[in-house]
Amino acid sequence: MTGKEILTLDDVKLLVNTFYDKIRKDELLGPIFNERIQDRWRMHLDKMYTFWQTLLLEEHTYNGRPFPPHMNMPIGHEHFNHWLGMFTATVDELFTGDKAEEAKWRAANIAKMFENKLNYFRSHEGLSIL
Ligand code: HEM
Repeated sequence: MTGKEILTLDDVKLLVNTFYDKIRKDELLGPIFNERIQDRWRMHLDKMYTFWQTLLLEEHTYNGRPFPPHMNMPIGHEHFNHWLGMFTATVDELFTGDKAEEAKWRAANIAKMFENKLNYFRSHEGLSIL
């Protein structure tokens, strides 16, 4: 499908909303997200707009720490692969161009880094991430 470029905050919101709509209904990842987020989806989506706005539009609205909340989740290679497959498919379904490519590239790198960090901390029990 021929999409448009990711240029504005509204584009970022469309990407994030479409992705998490799918995530919430996904058999593998839906229960993990819903269990953790419960009734805080509005807050999560608002935070994810700022995360991707900061990465893709260079408008620095996110100043959190992305990794720590993932520390104690029951996730591994299969989950990250699936997350990335869904993210990539959502970008391709809606967008084209440089920022769309960058979004997929950054997502893949961060997913890999999260997975590596989780593996590291799991094999070095007792280490603090702080
Ligand atoms: C299987 C993979 C993943 C799962 C199950 C997952 C799940 C979650 C959940 C449930 C939260 C909300 C935590 C809370 O508010 O208590 C969260 C936060 C977040 N996730 Fe993920 N995530 C995954 C992968 C990723 C990846 C690959 C990225 C980046 C590309 C990412 C970026 C973030 C960010 C930025 C936050 C907000 C952190 C903050 O509080 O500042 N996640 N994730």
